[in-house]
Amino acid sequence: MVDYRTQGQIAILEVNNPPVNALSIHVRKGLDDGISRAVRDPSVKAVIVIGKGRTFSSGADIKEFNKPQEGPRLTMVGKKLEESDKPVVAAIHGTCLGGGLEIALFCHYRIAVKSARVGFPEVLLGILPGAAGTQRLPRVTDVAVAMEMISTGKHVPAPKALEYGILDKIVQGDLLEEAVKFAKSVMGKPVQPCRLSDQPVKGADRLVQVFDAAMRQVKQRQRGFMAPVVCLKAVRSAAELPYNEGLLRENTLFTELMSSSQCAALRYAFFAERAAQRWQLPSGASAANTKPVPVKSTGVIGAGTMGQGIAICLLRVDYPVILVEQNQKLLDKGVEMIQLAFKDAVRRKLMTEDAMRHCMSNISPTVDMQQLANVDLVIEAVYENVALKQDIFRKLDVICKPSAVLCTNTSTISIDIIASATKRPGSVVGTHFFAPAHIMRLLENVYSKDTSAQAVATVMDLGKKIGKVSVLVKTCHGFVANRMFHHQGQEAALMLEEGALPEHIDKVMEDFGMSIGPMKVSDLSGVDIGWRIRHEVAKMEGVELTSQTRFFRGERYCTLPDKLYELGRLGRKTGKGWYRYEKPGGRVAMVDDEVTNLIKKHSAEMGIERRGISTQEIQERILYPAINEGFRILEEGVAAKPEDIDVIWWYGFSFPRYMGGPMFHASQVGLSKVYERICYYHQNFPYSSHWVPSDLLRKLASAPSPVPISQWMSYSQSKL
Ligand SMILES: CCCCCCCCCCCCC[C@H](O)CC(=O)SCCNC(=O)CCNC(=O)[C@H](O)C(C)(C)COP(=O)(O)OP(=O)(O)OC[C@H]1O[C@@H](n2cnc3c(N)ncnc32)[C@H](O)[C@@H]1OP(=O)(O)O
Ligand SMILES: NC(=O)c1ccc[n+]([C@@H]2O[C@H](COP(=O)([O-])OP(=O)(O)OC[C@H]3O[C@@H](n4cnc5c(N)ncnc54)[C@H](O)[C@@H]3O)[C@@H](O)[C@H]2O)c1
Repeated sequence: MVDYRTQGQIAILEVNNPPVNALSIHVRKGLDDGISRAVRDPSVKAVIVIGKGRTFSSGADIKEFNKPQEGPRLTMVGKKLEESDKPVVAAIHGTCLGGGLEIALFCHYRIAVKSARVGFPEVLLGILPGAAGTQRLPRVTDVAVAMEMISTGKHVPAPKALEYGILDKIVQGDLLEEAVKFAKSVMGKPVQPCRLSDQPVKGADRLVQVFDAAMRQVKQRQRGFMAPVVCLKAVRSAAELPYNEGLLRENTLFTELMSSSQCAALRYAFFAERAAQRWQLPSGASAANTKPVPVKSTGVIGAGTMGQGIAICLLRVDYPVILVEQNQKLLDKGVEMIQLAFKDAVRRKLMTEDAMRHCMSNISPTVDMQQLANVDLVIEAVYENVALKQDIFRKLDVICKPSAVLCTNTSTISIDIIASATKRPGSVVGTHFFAPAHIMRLLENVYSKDTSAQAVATVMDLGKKIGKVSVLVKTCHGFVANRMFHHQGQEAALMLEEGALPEHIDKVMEDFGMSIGPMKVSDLSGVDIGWRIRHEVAKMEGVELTSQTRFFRGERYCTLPDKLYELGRLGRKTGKGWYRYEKPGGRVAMVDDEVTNLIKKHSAEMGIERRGISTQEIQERILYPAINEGFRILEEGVAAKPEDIDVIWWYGFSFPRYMGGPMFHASQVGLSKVYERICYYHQNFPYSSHWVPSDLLRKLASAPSPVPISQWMSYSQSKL
């Protein structure tokens, strides 16, 4: 785990724990033994700590967090490195994160290659740097920088780290050779001035202003999230306490965070997100045994809201895009909107003018679908209409080359139905982007009964290349995200007619932790989207939905969202929806009397006596139907595991990661309690099928002791 060797008068401690040199027990032990040996050996005059493989170190081994601490503690190892009278040089490449950076800060010098990145991402796991990082970083760089780095977890590129004083030098060429040269240059020099524990905190005279400003930002950015707040307190203590007392304070705060439910949720999230990438099809084909189709050229059909965003995603990473619209006017408008989005990115310094020009030069706008003949992958993003989509796929089948992967951005329609319009259903796959497509990180990839493993591998790979978090699901109406979210929308509308108002529902859910409530989400994605989907489904079943409809498909139906649509209140884009906005496309949601009156009038027309609806009821009626549906989705194998559902909710609906996602949340509340409440609502609202309790949930809820989330799927086939 740590290879010890000498080169002349220099001892080299090379950490070798693939894939990312996590500081597991054997690594800590190896470093501990290595530094003792180097200190003991009179022929050694300097020491280098370096990482083998792709990175210096990704920090403490997160898998060890649930286990009792064994072996030397990181702070003890670090103390030995710092106390060595022989200079110790950290030679950094790849990433130097968390405990890895703490080890580097115990060394007397830090050199790095230009491409290296350093950072303290502990906050993203709900903890703080617990091996003296909060005490040592503000002794090497300004306390404001330390607060920013530790409370956000952002990685800092090497050149910036040099500017901050975290690094002593950036080297070019072979890192080890350069480290040896550097070590020789400092050999024999006193190490005392390089021991950070003896240094004062930098910028301590501005502590109060810096702390107050950082705290304001943290509270604004991350409501309800404990770790950043505690991180700031720990860094503050570095400036207020002597080094050793600061360490004790750091340890107390670390232990507090480590035992919190937020930390448990974030650790779960870390591994869940990575597990989602290891997709597998029922056939046994998987990420490990399937190669994607090489994609060099792409096409997007439809230059509306989603087509524009998807094109931007592709252009940003250098894919040429043939953009197809139904007429020149709409095409020009789409291209103009794409240009505006890029200009906005330039204005916000997210890209350069040159990069923008390059991206724009990669678009080929056309109204002729024949231009797609040679693309490797095409994404359809036309209106949500079965006949239209089938027509487009029928044409693509004729136009595109045999190896092309044919993707649809449908948000609800089964991929089986769309693929059936072609003679190559194996090449058809869903790529469900979320609005705004160039901003939201989720890509819900959907396979049909015929989709080939290669098509799946291609879209999973595409997701990675365009910077998305991809989750693979099996096709069904609405897939995972919209199928679960739909019930929230239904239940919210029913609560409105019973007595709630949009602002009440949103406040409860925002206080719960959601970044925006469901009514604001509806305004953001467009009230017309839901209307189109409902009316499309009704049309397919030969039913006409009117303002008098009380039941649809045997279920209680609320016409309030339809009434809003009929008033032209389509959401933010029209400047009014469930709220009023300062302008069309505005962001500031204001309560609107017109909506309040509409809702009250609607209740009266329905003969419903309005009542006060409690916070608990709103929270349960928004969350539990989605959770219940999540269990059905697992039962049906639409999602392969509960973790995939939670990943979808973090990245598709901004569910607070520190609460773990709806399925993790259910496990925290206790499945028997969740089940009992769902049964209660089912008794009260028998005409809403989303309250019929899932069978998998029932089985898990009646298990003699709580079943860990990692074992839920083993109950899906059981007969209990
Ligand atoms: C009250 C009880 C007290 C008990 C106390 C017990 C612990 C005491 C410790 C105290 C000291 C604290 C020390 C320190 O302050 C704490 C830390 O260092 S926490 C860790 C901080 N580091 C991170 O958060 C980095 C996490 N990793 C990444 O960001 C990325 O992996 C990467 C390094 C940037 C590389 O990214 P990629 O190249 O994309 O690769 P992957 O992300 O796919 O990772 C590959 C593979 O490696 C696994 N992995 C990555 N990092 C770690 C890690 N730190 N520990 C364990 N495993 C790690 C990752 O899961 C992947 O494997 P897979 O899941 O696919 O099998
Ligand atoms: N808007 C969302 O929030 C969202 C989110 C996820 C998925 N989706 C899905 O994405 C798809 C597109 O939705 P949108 O919101 O971008 O719709 P939109 O109305 O903004 O854009 C659709 C575009 O398709 C074009 N079009 C229609 N027929 C065409 C044809 N034959 N050839 C070329 N172009 C044609 C239209 O002119 C229009 O510009 C839908 O399937 C929708 O369900 C939408």
